[in-house]
Amino acid sequence: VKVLIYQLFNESFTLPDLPKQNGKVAIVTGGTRGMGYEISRHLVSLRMHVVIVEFMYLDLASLTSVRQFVQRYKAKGLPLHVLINNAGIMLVSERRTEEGFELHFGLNYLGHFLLTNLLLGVLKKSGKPGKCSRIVIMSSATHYGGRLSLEDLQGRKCYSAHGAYAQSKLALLLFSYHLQDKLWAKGDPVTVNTVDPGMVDTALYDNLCGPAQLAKRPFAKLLFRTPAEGASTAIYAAAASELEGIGRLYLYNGRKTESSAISYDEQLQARLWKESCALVVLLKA
Ligand SMILES: NC(=O)c1ccc[n+]([C@@H]2O[C@H](COP(=O)([O-])OP(=O)(O)OC[C@H]3O[C@@H](n4cnc5c(N)ncnc54)[C@H](O)[C@@H]3O)[C@@H](O)[C@H]2O)c1
Repeated sequence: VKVLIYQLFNESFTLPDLPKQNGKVAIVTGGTRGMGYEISRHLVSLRMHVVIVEFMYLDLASLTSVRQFVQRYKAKGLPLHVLINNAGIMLVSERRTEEGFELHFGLNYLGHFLLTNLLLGVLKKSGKPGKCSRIVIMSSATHYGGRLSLEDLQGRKCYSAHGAYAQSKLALLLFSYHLQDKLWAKGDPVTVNTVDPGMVDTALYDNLCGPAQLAKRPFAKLLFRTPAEGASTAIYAAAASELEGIGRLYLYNGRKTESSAISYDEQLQARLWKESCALVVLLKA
């Protein structure tokens, strides 16, 4: 709550001029509205070729759809220089993905976990030292309140929509740190950074209950960021020259920030990775 209140009264980051990205290709999940749309628009203005999912269909709540999307993407023979894992849902009442995972965990985290792993080969091939490919992951300040319960990742014992969303955003951070360590251990030219966009007035809040929705509207108009403002740190992470070769950061307002203590727990990162591989049946990861 402290972090969210701080963010409400904190000015948003102004994007510096970024270098043109001619010849580069990006995928932005959830690129059709909200911050994903603004990220895509800006990357296109930098002359990047941007694939937004819907023009190439991807349902992150279905691991079959994730696998089909990657197959279709690979069949195009395109390189991939930037992957922005932006799509997400929040505060949804208890529901399951196609494969039966809790929806926040399955869509926000596990779908992106599989997507990223299946695209790693293309990302590695498309980068080189001094010109690394980049993975940018949208987390959130709500991760500070998140708990990761490896024994009950699917929230079967006690479901809370807030808890499920916070857990999924914490899982994304644990994943990003562990992935960067694995890539660096092999000298692969890919960086991974995670972004907190601040509080942004988008359709993400559509699942708030009726009275909270009414109370939020005027408040959000005054204090929340616009989607373009919220998108700025992710755009910066995708294209800034000063972030070349730099990874494992949690960025807020264009600057490195500390994420929660638990997100740096390497044992937990490794256990979540192993469990996630088992859940998506990714034997070679
Ligand atoms: N808005 C905020 O205050 C805020 C704060 C912190 C983090 N975030 C994060 O930023 C990201 C973008 O959210 P936003 O605020 O722009 O919300 P939004 O609701 O406008 O956008 C979410 C996007 O995700 C896509 N999506 C939803 N379900 C999908 C599925 N099954 N498969 C593929 N795509 C799917 C939607 O089509 C949409 O394009 C989310 O990950 C969110 O958790 C938002």
